Amino acid sequence: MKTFHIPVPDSSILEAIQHKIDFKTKPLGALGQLEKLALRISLIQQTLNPSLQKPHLVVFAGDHGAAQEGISKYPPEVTYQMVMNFVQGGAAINVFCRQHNITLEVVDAGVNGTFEKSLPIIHNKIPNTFGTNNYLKEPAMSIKEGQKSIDRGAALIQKIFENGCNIIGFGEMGIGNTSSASLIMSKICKLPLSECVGRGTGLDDQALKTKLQLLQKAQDLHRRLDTPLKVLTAFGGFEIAQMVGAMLQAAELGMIVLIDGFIATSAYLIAHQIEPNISHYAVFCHQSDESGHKAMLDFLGANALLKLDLRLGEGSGCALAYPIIQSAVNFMNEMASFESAGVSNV
Ligand SMILES: O=C(O)c1ccc[n+]([C@@H]2O[C@H](COP(=O)([O-])O)[C@@H](O)[C@H]2O)c1
Ligand SMILES: Cc1cc2nc[nH]c2cc1C
Repeated sequence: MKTFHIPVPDSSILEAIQHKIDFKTKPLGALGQLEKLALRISLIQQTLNPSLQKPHLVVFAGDHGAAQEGISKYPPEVTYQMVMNFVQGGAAINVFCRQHNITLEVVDAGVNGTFEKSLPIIHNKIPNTFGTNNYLKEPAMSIKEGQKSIDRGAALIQKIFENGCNIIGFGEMGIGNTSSASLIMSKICKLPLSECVGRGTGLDDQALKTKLQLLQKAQDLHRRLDTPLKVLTAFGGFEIAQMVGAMLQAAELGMIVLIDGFIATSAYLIAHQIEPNISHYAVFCHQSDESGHKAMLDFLGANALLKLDLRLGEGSGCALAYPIIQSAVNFMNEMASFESAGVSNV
């Protein structure tokens, strides 16, 4: 597996950035979170004139062996079917990406099915991985598969970067993957599973209890997980593993890294354990309605830009937050200063 080296942005430009923000024609601090965003993006890009280039959203899809156990309201075939829906342009994320001119890429990271080579999909699965193993019986994947998945996720970001993209969102599709995310969360955040497990696609009270019991069994089975890679490989999935590599690579390249909901944040938890400097590049876009997401964000000391009660995934939160991020960059570039507009400052 490649080693990631993520630089801490040079803070010597900070004062100049803050000065530019403070002398825009507005009461000091009045653009609130937009100011913080503008500052972070300017710092990442080491410029007083930040820009967003060729925004991309990458949806990683993968299946889960444990999905046969009844941990989701929907059957596992939906993962494959939704990938076909993405390809045909009919999913929520297609709509939002079209609305904001974001290029959407769909990645087969380990779906239980074979896609025609000619389809506009990034065929990125490791050979013969049609979903993870059932972690109620064995690790979801081998350590080698985890490492390869991270590398594959990283490699595809390198290509997108070379095409001129400097802001990239991450989303996923995988029936059963809120369970993997909860198991990862419980381990990394050191919280009891009951605080990490939620309704996912919409389980009722009884099914939620069963999900918690099953995940407790999985946690009991995989007790000795002393590295982030072991946590990732014990619980999966392949889409989460590829997101880990993709997020790390994007940060290493100095891109703005947009994080979606509960599952994407669980990938970020692993990435952050591997290389904490990723935090300088991450923007948390939406606080999911999935019950554990707030605690996950709290653990990271993060605040999401939006809270719209979505629990969809697909990178939907990133696409919806994008115009707000654009506004932060635009005010930095286009707004008059007190001096240029002849407005009295205090
Ligand atoms: O991103 C989220 O916060 C989120 C919260 C709940 C569900 N999802 C989506 O729903 C699927 C997982 O739900 P489940 O119940 O099958 O574990 C998967 O395809 C996710 O993209 C996503
Ligand atoms: C229909 C459907 C669409 C989704 N998109 C992301 N997760 C999903 C889960 C289901 C069930």
